[in-house]
Amino acid sequence: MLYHIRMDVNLPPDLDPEERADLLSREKEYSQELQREGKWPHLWRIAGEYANVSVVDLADHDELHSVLSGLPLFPYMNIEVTPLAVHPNKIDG
Ligand SMILES: O=C(O)CC1=CCC(=O)O1
Repeated sequence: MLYHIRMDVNLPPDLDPEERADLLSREKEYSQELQREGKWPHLWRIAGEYANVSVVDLADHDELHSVLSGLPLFPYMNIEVTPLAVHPNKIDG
């Protein structure tokens, strides 16, 4: 199943710099592993914002929740999920 996701990151300005660096490093490792597995085919920065739009390809809502709640930045993000269905006018290929 495909899901369109918007993630807005809201890190506290007074977050300890070492903790911030560790969080960002773990976020990168976590998302890049999912990208290598083909589960996170699109990850785009929204220009001018500390936010991204993504498309993930996961088995079901339970895997989606597991992936999102496992993000190291999960406690610091607002996340909006839009499930995607096939458009009837889409040509194959
Ligand atoms: O948009 C961000 O910086 C947060 C994020 C989600 C996955 C990732 O690698 O970074």
